[in-house]
Amino acid sequence: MADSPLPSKPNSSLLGHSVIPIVNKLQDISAQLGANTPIELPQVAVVGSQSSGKSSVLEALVGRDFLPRGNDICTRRPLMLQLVRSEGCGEEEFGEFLHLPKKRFYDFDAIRMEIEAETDKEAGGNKGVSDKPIRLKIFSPNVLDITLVDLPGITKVPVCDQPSNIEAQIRTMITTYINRPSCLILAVTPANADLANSDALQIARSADPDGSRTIGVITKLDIMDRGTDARNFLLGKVIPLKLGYVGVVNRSQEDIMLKRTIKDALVAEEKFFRSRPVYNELADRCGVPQLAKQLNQILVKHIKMLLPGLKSRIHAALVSVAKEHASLGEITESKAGMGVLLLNILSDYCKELSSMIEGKNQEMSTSELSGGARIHYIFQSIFVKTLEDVDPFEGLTDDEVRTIIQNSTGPRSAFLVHDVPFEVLIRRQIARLLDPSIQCAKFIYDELVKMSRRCMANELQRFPVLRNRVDEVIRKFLRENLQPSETMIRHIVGMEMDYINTSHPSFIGGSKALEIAKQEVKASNAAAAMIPKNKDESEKPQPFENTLKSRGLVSNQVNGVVPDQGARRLAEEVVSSGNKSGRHWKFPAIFNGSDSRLSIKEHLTSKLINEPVQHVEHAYSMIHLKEPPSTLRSSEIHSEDDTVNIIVTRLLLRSYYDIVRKNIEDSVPKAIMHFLVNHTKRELHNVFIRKLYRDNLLEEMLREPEEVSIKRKRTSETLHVLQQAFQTLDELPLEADTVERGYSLPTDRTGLPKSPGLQFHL
Ligand SMILES: Nc1nc2c(ncn2[C@@H]2O[C@H](COP(=O)(O)OP(=O)(O)OP(=O)(O)O)[C@@H](O)[C@H]2O)c(=O)[nH]1
Repeated sequence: MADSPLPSKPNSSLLGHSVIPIVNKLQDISAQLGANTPIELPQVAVVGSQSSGKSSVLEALVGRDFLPRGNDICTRRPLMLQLVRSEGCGEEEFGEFLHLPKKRFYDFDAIRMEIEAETDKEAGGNKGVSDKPIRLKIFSPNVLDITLVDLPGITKVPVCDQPSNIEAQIRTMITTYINRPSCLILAVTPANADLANSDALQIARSADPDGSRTIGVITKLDIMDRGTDARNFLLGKVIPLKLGYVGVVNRSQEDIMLKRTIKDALVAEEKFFRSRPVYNELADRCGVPQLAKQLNQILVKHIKMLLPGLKSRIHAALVSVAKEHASLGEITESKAGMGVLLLNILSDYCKELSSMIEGKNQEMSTSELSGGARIHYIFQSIFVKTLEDVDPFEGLTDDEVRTIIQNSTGPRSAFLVHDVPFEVLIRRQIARLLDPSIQCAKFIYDELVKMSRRCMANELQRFPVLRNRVDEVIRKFLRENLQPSETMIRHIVGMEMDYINTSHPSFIGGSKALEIAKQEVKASNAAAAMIPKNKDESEKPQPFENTLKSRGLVSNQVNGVVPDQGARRLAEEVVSSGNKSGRHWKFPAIFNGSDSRLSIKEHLTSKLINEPVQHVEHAYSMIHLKEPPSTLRSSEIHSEDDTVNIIVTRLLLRSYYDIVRKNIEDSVPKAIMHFLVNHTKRELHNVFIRKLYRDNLLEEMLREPEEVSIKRKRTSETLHVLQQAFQTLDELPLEADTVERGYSLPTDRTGLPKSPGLQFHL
């Protein structure tokens, strides 16, 4: 064993003996994940300008020479140094690198050489820097458990191969460590430089503005200008820090060259403080042993503060990685295994689609409607609502109704309502219901396609070939199912058009319609008769409207029967439209004669009989009839019967249309559910098996893309590491407080550590 300067008697209740090893273990665990580790562990980062003495402080804490040191840049990669106190004073001291597992370095010069070689490997041989850390553990009975990160020193001027932005590069590297709230900052400032402008304190302050996790270390107290001292600094009077300052004296370059041991250097340091009365009262802030003690205490407190949060972060990471890992599934090599896997995937897919449709899906959205709820919305709020809002008489004028009535009566007068015009017109209106019904089926088909895509999100992602095949099969199957549902819809509408069931119990019926129509016309006639003759025609109130108001027809019964609102509205429309146009039909005409066409005939006959023949010669000339026009419109003079007929036809249409509309609103969703939705749900699994479950296709279907296997490997590693970390945290004793009990550095009457050696034990 080499020249250990720290004779020690380990004690069972060592400072930080419980928590620091746990953090060290976690550090090893998380190191396996590299830079992407979700575990942010408490650590101490050593920062300062180049050659400020950072490595010397670390070596003094370890008590061994093992770091590259010199007057130019030495630390060029972060060095994560775990000091592990080994039990028993006879224990050998050795180092272990994480990149060389199981290789023990008993020769500390070899450790230095390995650090140099590793640095050159990543950062090049010519003063370059790299942020990839080197991880080193030192096992010794003479150290306290501390984990430190030695960082490259802040430099201003690039040398050798260093890039022009070297200062920025190093500052960024330092900042990434010290910005983490879990990081304690050991800010090293040489006492022989301008303390107030210390780079270390400046950069530490930028990351820790209130100084709650920064410990100040003042090195090179031995080479300060004569007549000056660092007392005010150590007391925190210049730049206050909550965790305070410690002053140290390390070996000079000359000491190193003269191969002066650290043990000697520590003795010299102790002498130095003894010989300077100015530092006498500051025993707890002077010397490497004090630094070790304070660092350890602060670190223990810091770790205890951070551990609960760390545990819950690790737990959260564990849950999410486990979920990701599970979503990637297992790998199967055997044919039988593949077959089972494929069957499972297909049946899971079918189950998921079914539960989406039925609204039993586990991942139900709280922000929007999904799955079956969207289907219901399409049926009720789009399809049914649209049909209800549609005006069945849209585009059907009274003239058209009249024309159809006249056409259907042939050469006779239409004095009785005929059922042909009603049937012709109702068929036309029923036909209009086909398009929205077919469209409704298409909407539901689109919804099913969307749902099928959402089911793809899970395990199928692993197997692109299978995913595409599943997509193809389900789309084809849905298309196949859309067809019979469309055919059924055509049948439903066709059936409604084919047989007009005028015996339907809800149908108003001809006689009742006629009764209502006659009453309405009568009522409007009575109203028109009450209008004063001298009043200007344009100012007259609408007679039918007046009648309705005066008789309260809107809610009154007609002959003891309550006509439905639609029928009443309709009758009103027909009568008032006749009034409004003035062209079709005038109340005086109805009131003066029962049939306007008859009145004209009478008028013509009387004219022929009563008028004397004045020009006899013309009496013999040939009487010419006006040629009938190629297109004949219905007569412009309308009788009261015409009006009644129109009202009756419209009442019948409205009543029957409402029956059909309700049938369609009921049957179309049933047809879509039966032929498209439920059939897909019932048969999809069989279709999948028929189309996709083939022995010779198994391998091709279950071929994973490379990135999935890489991802599985990575998540499996992360999962393992997180599980280890979680278990490690579970080992944390409940009474972590006990770890702080009992540590005291033996001191003499002056309060300084006893010479010759430093006691790192109780
Ligand atoms: N006299 C004296 N010299 C010291 C003291 N501390 C360090 N030195 C010397 O200062 C030089 C730089 O020390 P290092 O420990 O390498 O400094 P560093 O901050 O680690 O340097 P880099 O890693 O290159 O940034 C060495 O020659 C040390 O011997 C001290 O307290 N007193």
